[in-house]
Amino acid sequence: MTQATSRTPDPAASASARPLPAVAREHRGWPVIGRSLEYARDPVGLFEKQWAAYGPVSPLRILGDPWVMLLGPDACATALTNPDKAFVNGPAWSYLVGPFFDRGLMLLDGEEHHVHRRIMQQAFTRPRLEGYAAAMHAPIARGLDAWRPGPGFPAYPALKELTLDVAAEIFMGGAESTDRAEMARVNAAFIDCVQSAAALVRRDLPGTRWRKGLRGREVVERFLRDYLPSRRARESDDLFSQLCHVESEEGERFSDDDVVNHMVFLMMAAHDTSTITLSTILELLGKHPAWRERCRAESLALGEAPTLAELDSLVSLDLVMKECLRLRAPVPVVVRRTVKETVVEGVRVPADRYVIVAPQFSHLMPSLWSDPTAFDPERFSPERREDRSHRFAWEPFGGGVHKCLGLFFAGAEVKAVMHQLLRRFDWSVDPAYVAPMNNHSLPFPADGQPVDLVHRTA
Ligand code: HEM
Repeated sequence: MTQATSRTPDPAASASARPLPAVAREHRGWPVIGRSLEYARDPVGLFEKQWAAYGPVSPLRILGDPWVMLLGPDACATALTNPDKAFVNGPAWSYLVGPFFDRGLMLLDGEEHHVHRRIMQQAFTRPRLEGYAAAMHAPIARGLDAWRPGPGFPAYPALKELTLDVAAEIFMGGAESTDRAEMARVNAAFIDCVQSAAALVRRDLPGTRWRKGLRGREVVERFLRDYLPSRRARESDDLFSQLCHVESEEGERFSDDDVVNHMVFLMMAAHDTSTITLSTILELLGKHPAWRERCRAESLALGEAPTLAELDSLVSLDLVMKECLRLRAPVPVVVRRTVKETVVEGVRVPADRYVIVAPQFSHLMPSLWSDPTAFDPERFSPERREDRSHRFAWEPFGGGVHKCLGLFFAGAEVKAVMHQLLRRFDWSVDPAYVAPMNNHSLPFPADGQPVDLVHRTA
């Protein structure tokens, strides 16, 4: 069993470290874009090639820049725990997600990040999560009422709409002075922000996705600013109002700009990630009826609107969720930038490099998991705990100071949706089906994830 170490780099280690190898001719990829399309086509295939050719620390070219890829739990641990403060988030994530999620928590660094995280944590305490969980059931039920089951039901877009409705309720507390058409416009603007992060042309030029994203951010920002005074005036249970009112133990609070920036980022951080997790669960439970029945039996034993503690008691669903996050991590890679030279796994990583940290690769390493590509939720059971093979074997929520702040929120939302789905519907997916994944941004099934869905009572 290997363990992540928290190394403090010493000058002797740096002197004895190997230089980062040059990119071999056969790994240069296409002119200008380098290997970005290869990543989009098959990220795991690219990780495997890099690992085979160079090991845990490898060079690659993406969109004209030299990048470094970190693979395996030890290399990922070094970047995420960041013992010598060589890695920063802001410049790396803003390169990828552009100005659309400017000053979101994940894009802040150092002391500023620390202060903002300390304040935001207050919006994710256990009592607050209990409130959010209680408020989820009604919008989930309303959303599922509108589902029209049938063969080949496109689960992904339906789940996406459902999680947007849940977010409108939990994040916004509803949007009392916005009609449905206006809300649809805001949702579309928000989706433009998310999609433009993957644009190849990254300039504000007419007709580009980038420009659409910039306009989208303006629409979302205006929408939030319109509601800000009412959320400041009265404390309510939604996340928006909470961000207006939370205070760290040291008495720090968010300014109006902070609240807007954090809201835009949180909507992005929460939305696609939960939707992807749900659609993977639907696919894999659809292929594995015994697990579907096991999860359903636990949900039928509870009422329609379980508390957070009751959602926690859905142990089979918890195992399934963990296994789905392992097999298809909604955030397969995170990015960093080096601000000084550092050493990772005995290799010198130069300053001013973009770095890809790839938890998804660790999730599939045969040295950490038995039969890693098989769907086997029991591997997370107390008797087996394969995720303990290494502290960073399973890291769908990242690690270190930027570890996902919404992981318990995400768990509650995913379980609350699955709970109602299992009680109302049955579904199946052909075991031979392979989801055609689109990896240009976060991974999602390009065919809409068809499942054969029926009402359970039918
Ligand atoms: C299954 C769902 C989710 C997954 C897989 C996920 C994954 C991640 C990952 C990998 C990071 C670390 C990024 C980095 O190290 O650069 C992160 C950060 C973050 N996530 Fe999540 N996330 C999920 C859901 C959510 C939800 C529902 C929320 C909020 C309600 C949320 C809020 C955040 C925030 C605020 C950060 C930034 C933390 C910081 O920089 O201090 N996430 N998430």
